[in-house]
Amino acid sequence: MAATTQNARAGAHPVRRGRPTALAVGSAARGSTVLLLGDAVAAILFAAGIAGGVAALARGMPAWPWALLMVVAGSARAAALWGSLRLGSRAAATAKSALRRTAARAALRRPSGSGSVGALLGAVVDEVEAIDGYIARFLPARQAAALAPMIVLAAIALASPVAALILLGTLIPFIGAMVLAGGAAADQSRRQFDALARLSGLFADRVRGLPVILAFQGEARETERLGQAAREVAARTMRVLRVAFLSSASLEFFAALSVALVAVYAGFALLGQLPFHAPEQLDLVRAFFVLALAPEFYAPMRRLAAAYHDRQMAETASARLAALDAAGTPPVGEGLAVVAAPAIVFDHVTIRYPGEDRDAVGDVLIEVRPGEIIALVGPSGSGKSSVLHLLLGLVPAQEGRVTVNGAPLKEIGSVAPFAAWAGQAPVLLAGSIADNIRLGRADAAPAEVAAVAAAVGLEGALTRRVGGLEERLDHRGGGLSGGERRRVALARALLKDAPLLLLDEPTAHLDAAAEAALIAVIARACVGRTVIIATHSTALAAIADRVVDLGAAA
Ligand SMILES: Nc1ncnc2c1ncn2[C@@H]1O[C@H](COP(=O)(O)OP(=O)(O)OP(=O)(O)O)[C@@H](O)[C@H]1O
Repeated sequence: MAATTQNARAGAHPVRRGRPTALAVGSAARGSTVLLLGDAVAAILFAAGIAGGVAALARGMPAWPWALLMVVAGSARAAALWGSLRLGSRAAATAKSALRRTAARAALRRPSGSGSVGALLGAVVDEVEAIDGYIARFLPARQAAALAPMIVLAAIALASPVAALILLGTLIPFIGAMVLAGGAAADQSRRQFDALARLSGLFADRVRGLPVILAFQGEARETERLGQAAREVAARTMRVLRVAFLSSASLEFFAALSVALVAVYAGFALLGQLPFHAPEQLDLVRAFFVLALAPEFYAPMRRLAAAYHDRQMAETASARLAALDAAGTPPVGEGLAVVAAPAIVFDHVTIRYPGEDRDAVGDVLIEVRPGEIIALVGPSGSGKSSVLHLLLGLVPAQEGRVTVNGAPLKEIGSVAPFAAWAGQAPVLLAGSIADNIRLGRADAAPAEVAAVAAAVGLEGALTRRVGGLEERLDHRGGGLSGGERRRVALARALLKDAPLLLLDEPTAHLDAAAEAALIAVIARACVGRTVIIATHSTALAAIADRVVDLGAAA
């Protein structure tokens, strides 16, 4: 509960986390506000142009200087509104890219298995996008709404204090309506956002799992689930629209009422038919000025009301982003420089996945010396992969301590900056085979990529393909067999010139001859590195200096 409140509060300031970003956003929003205030001043000049023109015509004098003033003031208004939107959009783009970086980093560092990919995708794409209107429109509108009406009111008061009092009098119910409407809209908008996030998360997850859905004939069931989620979004959107319609109707009512009251007062005052004694003598020029300016009193507040939905969206989204950030593990340890094979100590380490009620692996006690090759063995589920995931910061240690060259892993976050890793279920990105291998080292020359591909036994697979290394893969690695995907992941790890090598079942599902060839490659790659290999293969375990049986330890 406390966390929720904290997140909600963090949500009220979606861009405060990165200081330089916040400063850039703050100054752009201020610039945008100044332009909106400039619009209010230009509106006063425009009204003065109308009033002056009318007076000139009434006196038979040339009205063109006043017409010119109207044209200049009108153009200034258009420029101010355009500039304000431009500045706001630029500030929003800066804030969004900073937030997207933070969200993506937090998403990558989430404990393994927590949260669906679709939800993460929704966070990085949709939820960050929801900040746009808050910064581009709401922030400048809020600041301008506090000052611009007062500027307009002061100008009206100079021409007609009574008209100014009428406008002030209608302001109280207007603000009441805004508060009521805002409160109702906030709740509906949060529900709509939650439903939208659920739908996009569900959709992305189902697209990823399409082959499984088709293989198990789950199309009808999944289509129904998606349909249900879509219907929920539609229903909640309708509720948001209903509240928005009611609130804008009431706001328009008060704005129109204030202008109408000023018009009635000005009309009766000019005719001398007022049923009460007015403390001023209104003439045609001042009446025109007041009438032309009266709608401008409410314009900044209407702009604010229109942007209020943006604020609700941003608060909901940033509360979700803050929760995502909080779930991420500590920052990756860029600070720890490891250039030679490191020593790693697991000191009575217990790993438990978030939300689980039993340990994935308990009381691990391993001292890995620099340059040593350790084979982690044990039955399926004994925790071999979990130990590697712990080093990569993908899952936290429940108890015990891990150190790398004496530095606590808790502080450095992950060994990723100085480790090469080939996981059990290799993840391939959409792109060529070479692109996927080059993830290990972005500046690797084509010849190096080709050499490492050949070393891991991909040559046969490549010669069968027209495109060779440039053959395109989809995001599932479609076009490669399971064994070939594993080899691409191994090639990627070997290409990275890292002093720590972490391999998870690198020879799984290979026939004996292919396994023997790959073991020879791995043995060569192990020279001069600290290596931890999770494996079920006794042949692979045989190249290790030491075999640690996690099944026996459990
Ligand atoms: N993301 C996760 N969330 C919850 N529990 C998990 C998660 N990943 C693994 N586990 C559990 O942790 C335990 C250890 O799993 P792990 O994958 O580390 O075992 P393993 O020895 O590598 O197995 P295998 O040999 O089958 O690869 C298992 O009981 C598994 O169910």
